Amino acid sequence: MNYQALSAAIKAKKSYLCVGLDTDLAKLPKHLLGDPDPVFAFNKAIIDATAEYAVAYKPNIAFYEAQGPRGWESLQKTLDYIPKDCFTIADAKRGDIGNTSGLYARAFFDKSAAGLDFDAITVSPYMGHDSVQPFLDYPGKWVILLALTSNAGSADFQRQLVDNETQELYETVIEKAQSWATHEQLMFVVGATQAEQIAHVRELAPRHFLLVPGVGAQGGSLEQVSKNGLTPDGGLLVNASRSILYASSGSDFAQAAAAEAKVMQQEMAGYL
Ligand SMILES: O=C(O)c1cc(=O)[nH]c(=O)n1[C@@H]1O[C@H](COP(=O)(O)O)[C@@H](O)[C@H]1O
Repeated sequence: MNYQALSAAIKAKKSYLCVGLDTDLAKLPKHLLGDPDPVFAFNKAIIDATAEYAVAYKPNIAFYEAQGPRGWESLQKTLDYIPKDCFTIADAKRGDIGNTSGLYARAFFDKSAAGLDFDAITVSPYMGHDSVQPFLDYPGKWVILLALTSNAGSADFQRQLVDNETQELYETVIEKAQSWATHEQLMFVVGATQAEQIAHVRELAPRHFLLVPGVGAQGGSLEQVSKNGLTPDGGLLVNASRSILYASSGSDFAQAAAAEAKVMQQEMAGYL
């Protein structure tokens, strides 16, 4: 999905909600555990319940990898099930020397290789340009580069002063990466818990989409993020995982997820 289509989807659905598919076997409702593929059964019900309110889905690859071959199969079925008008993100946080990144890119972008065909992948910037370029070599696919993450450890490196103490490392990442790709192929991850920095990130990257995780379970404010980050084209994908997926642990989990997604979408509609 390209920039214009994503922007149009946000306007049509009045939503910039990304549902994070962090599907944890240990947290699934008990009645699903007898299903031959409980992870897919859960995801299918969540997608059916939330597709009206969401413009994107982000399976976190760790939750699938941890299940071995079964997990990859659940991931494949989930990706195939996501409606085609939704943006899909492999939250894999990859990045390595060029030839290795090339294989990661093939794994997540080239359907004829591993069967997966995501629109976007999350990538770590810290090995530099040649580790990111192989993902950008796929026309029409997106790199979502980690800039200022939502966790406390973001202070360890990302907030450190660099370039003769003139700016923080995450600012260097955002500035430099803009010479690698345009806003039509590159997004940045900025945690919702860093809401006060989002206005500054918006100054540094006026047109780039920001993927913003950290509302819901991590406590970030949707209002702050939206007021500081929205652009005329949308410019935001705000992710919520646990607060939607596990809104109820009972047999009404899908209805509870829909209700939670609807509350977020309606708040978003008010900011757009
Ligand atoms: O890249 C990410 O998606 C990500 C970056 C970040 O800074 N913080 C962050 O929480 N995430 C991911 O976003 C999701 C947040 O999940 P919840 O806290 O349950 O909404 C998880 O899949 C995290 O791996």
